Amino acid sequence: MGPGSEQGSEGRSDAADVAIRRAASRPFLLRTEGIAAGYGDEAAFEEVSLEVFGREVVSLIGPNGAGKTTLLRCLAGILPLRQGRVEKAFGLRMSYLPQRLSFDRLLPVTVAEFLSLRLGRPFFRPGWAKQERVESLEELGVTSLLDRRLGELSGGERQRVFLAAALAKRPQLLLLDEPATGVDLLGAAAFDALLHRLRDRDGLGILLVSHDLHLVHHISDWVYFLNRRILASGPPKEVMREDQLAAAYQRFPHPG
Ligand SMILES: Nc1ncnc2c1ncn2[C@@H]1O[C@H](COP(=O)(O)OP(=O)(O)OP(=O)(O)O)[C@@H](O)[C@H]1O
Repeated sequence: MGPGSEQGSEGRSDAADVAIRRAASRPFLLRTEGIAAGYGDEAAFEEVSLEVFGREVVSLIGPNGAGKTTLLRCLAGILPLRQGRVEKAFGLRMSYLPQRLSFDRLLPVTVAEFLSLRLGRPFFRPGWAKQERVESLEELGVTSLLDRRLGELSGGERQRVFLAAALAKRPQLLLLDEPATGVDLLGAAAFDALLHRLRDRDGLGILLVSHDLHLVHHISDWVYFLNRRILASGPPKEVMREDQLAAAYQRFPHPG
């Protein structure tokens, strides 16, 4: 399964044309070449080559255990690679929001203190945030939480604070792992609006891991289908045709 294979007028495939247009119209952020990683003797993924540019949402889809989270953790520098290389734009600012952040509920810090710590800056107030163009604080509903203890927040509130902290670093590339899992982060419509704003207005590149195929189809500029290897890539309308997806999920059950 892959993007269209028809030949364009100059002998190049349509898929190649699409890929060239994608690269030509956006700033380069990150590229992997044949990377592999895993745990113990097991490879979680291998031979993964992908690219992310600015001003695009790139989604990583695939069945449970396909290696999606592991891949993001490698890109975030948390897990070492076993093979291949990652090339990044010079000075790339990158933020990573994991699926679950382990966190000590007893840690006696307020949200404002937590954000200050994460930012490495002395303090954090709405006025300061505005100055720094971190409007997302308002949008994420975090402004009203600044004086609350992090440990007493609900799961959804805390995820919003973590997302605010990730955005406050003003990343050019945002790695988001299943941002809607378990908690209703913002409500689907608000989350959708946030992703659009981050991409279209702020020019971020977003690498999104999600099982929400509806969201992925609608928001993504480019999709990689991963099951230990990249099995398909292209614009969502090419990669996510229902028949192809069904076949891919069946044809490539998780080998473990
Ligand atoms: N900390 C770990 N130690 C050992 N094996 C792990 C660890 N984390 C993940 N794995 C294994 O690595 C493989 C890939 O897992 P990963 O979490 O990357 O998949 P995923 O595509 O994100 O899955 P899901 O969609 O279920 O979240 C799986 O076989 C998983 O069991």
